[in-house]
Amino acid sequence: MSIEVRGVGKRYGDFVALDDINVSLPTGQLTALLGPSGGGKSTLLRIIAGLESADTGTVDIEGVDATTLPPQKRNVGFVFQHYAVFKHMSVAKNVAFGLEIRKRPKAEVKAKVAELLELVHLSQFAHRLPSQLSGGQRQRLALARALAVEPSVLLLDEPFGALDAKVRKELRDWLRRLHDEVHVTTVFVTHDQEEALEVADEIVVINEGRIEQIGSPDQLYDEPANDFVMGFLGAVTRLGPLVLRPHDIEVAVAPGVPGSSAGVVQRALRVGFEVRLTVDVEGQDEQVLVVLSRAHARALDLELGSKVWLSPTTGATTVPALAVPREAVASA
Ligand SMILES: Nc1ncnc2c1ncn2[C@@H]1O[C@H](COP(=O)(O)OP(=O)(O)OP(=O)(O)O)[C@@H](O)[C@H]1O
Repeated sequence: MSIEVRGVGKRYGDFVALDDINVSLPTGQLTALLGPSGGGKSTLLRIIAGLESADTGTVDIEGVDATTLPPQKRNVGFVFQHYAVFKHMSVAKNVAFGLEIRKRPKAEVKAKVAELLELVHLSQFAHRLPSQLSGGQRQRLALARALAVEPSVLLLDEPFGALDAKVRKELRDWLRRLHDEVHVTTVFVTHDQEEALEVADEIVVINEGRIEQIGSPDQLYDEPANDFVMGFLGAVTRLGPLVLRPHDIEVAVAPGVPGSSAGVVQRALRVGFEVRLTVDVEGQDEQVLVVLSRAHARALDLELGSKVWLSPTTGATTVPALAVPREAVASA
């Protein structure tokens, strides 16, 4: 294991930011720390980096107890949302900086800088200043700079957070390809479930200072540990005692499936290739959301007021609906 976090707790005054966090991250893995704002993702990342100290617990990095080591002795590289590159230095100089202060031979520095600029696709901008780069190019520069000193761990805190949606998507594909080439153990913080599902080998879902679930993107999506994880990874709706995804509901125009719930279509909204139905179901206050393909909706000949019978599709992912809101359970 490259990173072992054991029993880590952190408080700010009375506020518990992290509560008994245990997680093992294997060497070479790309891990996402995913969760809502304020859940504790950045605090955990900063504790791994050594920028913050834990009140309890330990952090091992590559078999060394790093709990009390300062950041510069942990052999970690960081990139933050607003990473401060040296504004007065060229792109190449920025990448070379960490190597030069370590007094590496000139020829080695030159070769390494060329290799890294190639890797992040910035070779043609080597002599530009950071202010002459786009936001996405600047984050790639920040990554090249962090990788230059060959860290054993790369820590990224919402590295693409400040960029627009299209550039974010490009950089996310690029990060995945970069990781496939260099295999450095990487941990990145995100609150964007699509980003985590697309890029990570493994996702750690963090909420209210606790780990809700650890698993591969498929495991989290197909076998969510609870309604929080399920709801955080995509749209959900409630049908009787179950929480499930709106596309995992079978719609029939006659009763037939045992246990199906009778209802009336209240709204049918066409969005691109899908149709979203809002259905009033007997015996349930909350309306049920159902997503169908356009072709399927057309075949059923549905309109407002149509009577329908709803049931989970075979193989639907479901979790039990809690009778009481989660917050109430947590604070009880
Ligand atoms: N220095 C501090 N002093 C007091 N409270 C803090 C401090 N740093 C963080 N917190 C609190 O700890 C909680 C966890 O913060 P953290 O930044 O780890 O959350 P996060 O999951 O990364 O959220 P975000 O995505 O918004 O950054 C928040 O409620 C935050 O207000």
